[in-house]
Amino acid sequence: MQASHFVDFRLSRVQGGQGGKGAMSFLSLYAKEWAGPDGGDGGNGGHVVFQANRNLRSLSNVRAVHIAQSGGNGKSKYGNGKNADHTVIQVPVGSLFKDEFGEFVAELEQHDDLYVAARGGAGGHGNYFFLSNDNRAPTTYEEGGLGEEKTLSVELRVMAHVGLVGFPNAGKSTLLRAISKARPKVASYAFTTLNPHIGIVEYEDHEQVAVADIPGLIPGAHLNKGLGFSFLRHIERCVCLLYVLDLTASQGPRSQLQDLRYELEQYSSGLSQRPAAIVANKTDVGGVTDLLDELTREEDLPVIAISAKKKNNTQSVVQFIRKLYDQHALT
Ligand SMILES: Nc1nc2c(ncn2[C@@H]2O[C@H](COP(=O)(O)OP(=O)(O)OP(=O)(O)O)[C@@H](O)[C@H]2O)c(=O)[nH]1
Ligand SMILES: [Mg+2]
Repeated sequence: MQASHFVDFRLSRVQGGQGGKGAMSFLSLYAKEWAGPDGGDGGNGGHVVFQANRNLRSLSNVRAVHIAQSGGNGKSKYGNGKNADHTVIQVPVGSLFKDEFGEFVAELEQHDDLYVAARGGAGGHGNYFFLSNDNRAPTTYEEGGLGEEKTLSVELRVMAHVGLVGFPNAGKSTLLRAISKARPKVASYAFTTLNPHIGIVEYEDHEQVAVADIPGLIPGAHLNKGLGFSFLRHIERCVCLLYVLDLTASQGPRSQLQDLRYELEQYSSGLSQRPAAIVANKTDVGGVTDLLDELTREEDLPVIAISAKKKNNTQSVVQFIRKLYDQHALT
């Protein structure tokens, strides 16, 4: 078993097409006589549009730069320029867009959802447009508008069945390493150090369960403190949660649990009510028996006491994950 990456991440500069230029032209009926202005309008530039496609699994269609086509220029004889086709980039369902400041701008939740990332510029008017009673021979025409231009980050959150939730240093990564050590099935996602990891736990009947090791939460995460929202969002996509509590931390495990649930609940109502269990970690360290007893007695969630580091009882976690998986008919 091996952890692979949880998030596929790309940066892309997107630019709408430029609007076509309006024409400056006069209709001449006879060789030396002109009948009036006839310059057509320029066509609109194309938009850069992202479209969710349920058949895709990665962001490989997202290139570093996407520039939509420009609109056609206006022509004489009232000829309007052609509107450019939009540039449509197919991305997997669940793709999430942030602006250059890291602010969330859009998420494509369902097949065929669209996000217009950069609008094309409007076509400029040709001189015919400026014909008026006061001006029978306008020589005014417009350049097309410039398309919008921006840099976006695109990320894909991969759905995990089970999320490991805990404060930093609780031992989540150690646990994932311990339980996903057998034959690994690895999904290939792009690598970035701060991102959560996903490990696939594979069972003897070849069932596979995706477990996400999510970087530590801190109090105030729901106010976007620490890594805040970005990780809470990942947790939101997990069907079941394992609260990994550190029995040796100065903050007691019950208090850790309370804080973790509070953060989840503040972020998204109902999140702390997902099917869950407690993994009480670091039982190899002495003097934790009383804490463990209290946890089991007072909390209503199942408690699995382990040492992730020594791999004591981690097999129970593997079995429990399967139980959750089967009970909640995860697919
Ligand atoms: N004694 C003991 N130490 C452990 C155990 N599990 C993890 N540790 C130690 O705790 C520290 C943190 O472990 P990690 O697995 O990195 O913790 P984490 O929850 O992934 O931390 P973040 O990634 O910061 O959220 C490391 O030094 C581990 O060796 C355990 O069962 N017993
Ligand atoms: Mg970790």
